[in-house]
Amino acid sequence: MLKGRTIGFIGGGNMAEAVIKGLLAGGVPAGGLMVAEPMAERREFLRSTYGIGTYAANGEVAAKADTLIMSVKPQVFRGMAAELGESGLEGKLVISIMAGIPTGAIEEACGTSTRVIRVMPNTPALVLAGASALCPGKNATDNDLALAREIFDLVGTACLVDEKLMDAVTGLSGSGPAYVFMFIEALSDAGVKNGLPRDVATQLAAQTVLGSAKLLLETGSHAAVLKEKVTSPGGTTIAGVAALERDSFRSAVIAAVDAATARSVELGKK
Ligand SMILES: NC(=O)C1=CN([C@@H]2O[C@H](COP(=O)(O)OP(=O)(O)OC[C@H]3O[C@@H](n4cnc5c(N)ncnc54)[C@H](O)[C@@H]3O)[C@@H](O)[C@H]2O)C=CC1
Ligand SMILES: O=C(O)[C@@H]1CCC=N1
Repeated sequence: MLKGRTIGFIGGGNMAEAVIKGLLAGGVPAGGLMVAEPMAERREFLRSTYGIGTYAANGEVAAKADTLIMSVKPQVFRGMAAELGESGLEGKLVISIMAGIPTGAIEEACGTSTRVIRVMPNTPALVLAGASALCPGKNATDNDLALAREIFDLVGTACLVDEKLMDAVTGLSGSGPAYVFMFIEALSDAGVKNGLPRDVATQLAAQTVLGSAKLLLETGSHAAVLKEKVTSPGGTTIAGVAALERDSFRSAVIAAVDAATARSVELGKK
């Protein structure tokens, strides 16, 4: 499905880079990828690091690519689309990774017949371990959806959800890496507080998160069952678990996802 396609990114920031790196690692030729990015230094970095075509003008990429990945901030999208104009986007498949912006708003900005797929990936795509969810706009075909799935499966795993759930996906897995990094940082700090060298503490913390996630995904067990297996009666773990409960750990995580989900809804309204 990806063979022979030209994929153009509008906006060459962190998330675009993650997807580009994943696509190249997945065997997509550099000649089939291009980026429009206003910052000269960033263009030079992307060109020299990944060997892809880079352009200052969005219109050049829109003209050359058959599939456009909208990877600018949601706040700049409407102005950017107005500048490109509907004629600049005619016949293109538009894949959006922008937080919050509904497919209907993208169709409105790009032309009401535009084929749109909305995706929410996350930064672990950079190491081919991303978690993405996607949904089609009203004009997207099964082929468009299959192509988008192929792209985001190459950089991790991709699942299909109803559009009404995309804000929740954004609050959970889109923003989630930040919560996990805060948790790893806190574990590492705690290790250092208790005498471990920083590098050892960070290695143990990160591998514990990675290994626990792998164990859950590979066994298909419920998190509570796996937690119970670590927790010996009268042992060390229950002392730690009780401290987390006292300080409302789970409640804090739920509040974080709620806040990020609400922010995604807000971004869609601007
Ligand atoms: N960073 C993340 O973890 C995730 C981000 N996203 C979404 O991806 C999109 C990009 O986010 P990041 O890569 O983090 O942001 P970023 O700030 O790293 O990248 C945005 C890029 O767009 C460029 N840009 C600004 N105005 C432009 C214009 N008019 N035309 C073309 N390019 C322009 C900027 O110079 C910058 O390089 C956002 O919509 C965000 O909601 C989605 C999932 C995860
Ligand atoms: O913070 C943000 O708005 C973006 C969307 C999901 C992750 N980062």
